[in-house]
Amino acid sequence: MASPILIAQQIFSALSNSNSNHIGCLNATATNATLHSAHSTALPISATSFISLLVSYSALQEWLKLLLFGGILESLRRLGLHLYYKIYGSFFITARFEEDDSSFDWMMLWLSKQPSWKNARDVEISTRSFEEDDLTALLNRDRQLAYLPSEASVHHLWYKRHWVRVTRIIRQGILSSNHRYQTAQQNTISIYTSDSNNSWRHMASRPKRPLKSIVLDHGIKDLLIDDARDFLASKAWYAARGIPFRRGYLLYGVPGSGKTSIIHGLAGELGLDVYIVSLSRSLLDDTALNELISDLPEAAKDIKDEKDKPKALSTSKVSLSGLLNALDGVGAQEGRILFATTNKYSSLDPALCRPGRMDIHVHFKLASKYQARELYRCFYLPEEEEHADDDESPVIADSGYVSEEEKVARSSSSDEDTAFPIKSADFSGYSHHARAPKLSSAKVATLAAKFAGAIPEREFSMAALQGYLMAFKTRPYDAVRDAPEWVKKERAEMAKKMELSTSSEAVKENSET
Ligand SMILES: Nc1ncnc2c1ncn2[C@@H]1O[C@H](COP(=O)(O)OP(=O)(O)OP(=O)(O)O)[C@@H](O)[C@H]1O
Repeated sequence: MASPILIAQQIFSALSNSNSNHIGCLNATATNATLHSAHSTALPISATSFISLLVSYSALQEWLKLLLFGGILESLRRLGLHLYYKIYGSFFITARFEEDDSSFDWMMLWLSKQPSWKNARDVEISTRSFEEDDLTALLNRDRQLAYLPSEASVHHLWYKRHWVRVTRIIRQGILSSNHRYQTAQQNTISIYTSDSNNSWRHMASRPKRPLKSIVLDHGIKDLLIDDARDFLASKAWYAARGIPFRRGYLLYGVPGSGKTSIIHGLAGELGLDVYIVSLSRSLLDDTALNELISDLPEAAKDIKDEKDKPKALSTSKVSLSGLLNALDGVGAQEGRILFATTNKYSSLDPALCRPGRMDIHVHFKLASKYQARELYRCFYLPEEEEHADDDESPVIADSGYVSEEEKVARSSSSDEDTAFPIKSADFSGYSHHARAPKLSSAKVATLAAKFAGAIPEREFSMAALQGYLMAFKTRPYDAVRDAPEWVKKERAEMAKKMELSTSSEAVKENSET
C-alpha cells in the first residue's frame, strides 16, 4: 500500500520533472549536450497530465485514504476535547458576573472578605466596600481597604475545601463600545418605561429634540427651562432648608398641543433621561407604583417623567392616596423632576395639584396665530441661512414631492375631493431637498405671516397644523395658498363630527328614558 508520503513523492517527482524540462529549455543556448540530455531524461509534463496523475485511479485511492485518515484524527481530537470539558464541567461550576449587575458587587464584597485573598500577590485595592452601609462607614471613618481581583489576571483560593479560580476579564470592545455609547448618548435621550414586572425597562433612545422646534406661546418655554435648570442647581439650597429636593410640573390642555414634546425637548436640553409611568396600566397598583418611584436612578442625574394621566385613575388600580404617597411619601425619591400631563385639568383632585407636588401648572392651548407663524418658519427656514439664496426661487406650482396620501388620493379622487391639491407631473427620482425652493429668511417670514393670517386663532391644534404642513414639505407656496381651503374643510368636518356626536347622545338619552 502506498503511503501518503509516497504520493507526495510522486507529485514531487512529477513537479521536478516539469521543472527540469523548463530549466533545460532556458539553458538551451548554453550547450547542445546539456540540451540533449535534458530532452532525453525529462518527461514532458503539462498541466493536463499533472491533473490526470492526480485523478488517476491509484492516486485517487491514496487521496481518499488521506482524507479518511485526516477525518479520523480530527474526530478523535474533537471527542477528546468534548470529554475533557464534560469531565471538567462535572468537577467545576463556572459563574459569570457582569459589572453592571448588582450580583457583581455582591461577589466583590464576598471576595474582599476572603482571608486568603489578602495573601494574593496581584490585587486591586479599593476603598469601596460594596456594602449597603457604605455611607455609615464613611461617616464613621472606619472604612477598610478592600482587596479585589485585579483585571486580566487569574486568582486561586480555597473556600470550604473547594478550589476557586477567579478571572476578571475586560471584554474586548467594551471600552470602545463604551466610548461609542457615550458619544451616542450626547445626541440622544433614553426613554424608560415600566414593564409587566413593574421594573424599569429601556424602551428607546431618541434623538434629542431641539427646543426651537417646539413652538409655545411667549415665555412658556423659557419659564420651564429656567425653572428646571435653577432647580437642578439648587440641591444645597433645598437641603439647607429641609425642603424635599423635588419639583413637579403639571402640563394640561388639549391633545396635540406639545405637552409630550416639551418634556422630551427639556430632557434633551438638560441631558436627562425620561422615565414614563402610565397610570392606566392594568397591573399597576399602589405598591408597584411606589416601588417604581423608589427604584428610579440617583438624584439629580436623571429626570423622572411620569406621564401621569390622572383621568385614568378611575380605571387603574392606583388610588389617589397611593399616587400622592408615591409622589411625596417617605419612599419618594429626591432630586427628581416630575412632569404630569392631562387633558382634563378640572377633574384633577386639588390634593394632587397643590404646590410641593405640582409646583408649576402650564396650560397648553390650541394654536395661536403666533404659533402657526413660528411653526411655518420652523418648516421652511433654511437650515444654513448663510447659504440661502436671497433671490427667491421662481414660484413653482408643484415642488414634485408627492406624499403617500397624495398618491392614494391621486389614484382615487378628483382634485376637488382632496384636502391637498394634486398635480399630475411625475417628479419621481428627485430628492425632497433638491426639489424644495431655497427661500431667504425674509421670504419665509413673509410667507409665514400670510400662513398665520389664514389660520384662525385657537381653533386648531399644533399637531393638526403640523399634519397639514407635512403634506407640503417642499412646497411652501402651496402651503400658504391652500391654507384657507384646508381651514374650510376642517371646519366642515368638525361640524359633521359634532352633529354625529350630539345625535348619538340624543339616541342614548332616548333609549335610557
Ligand atoms: N407646540 C408645538 N410645537 C411644535 N410641534 C408640536 C407642538 N404641539 C404639538 N406638536 C406636534 O404634534 C405632535 C403631537 O404633540 P404632543 O405629543 O407633544 O402633544 P400632547 O400635547 O402631548 O398630546 P396628548 O395630550 O394627546 O398626549 C408631535 O409630533 C409634535 O411635533
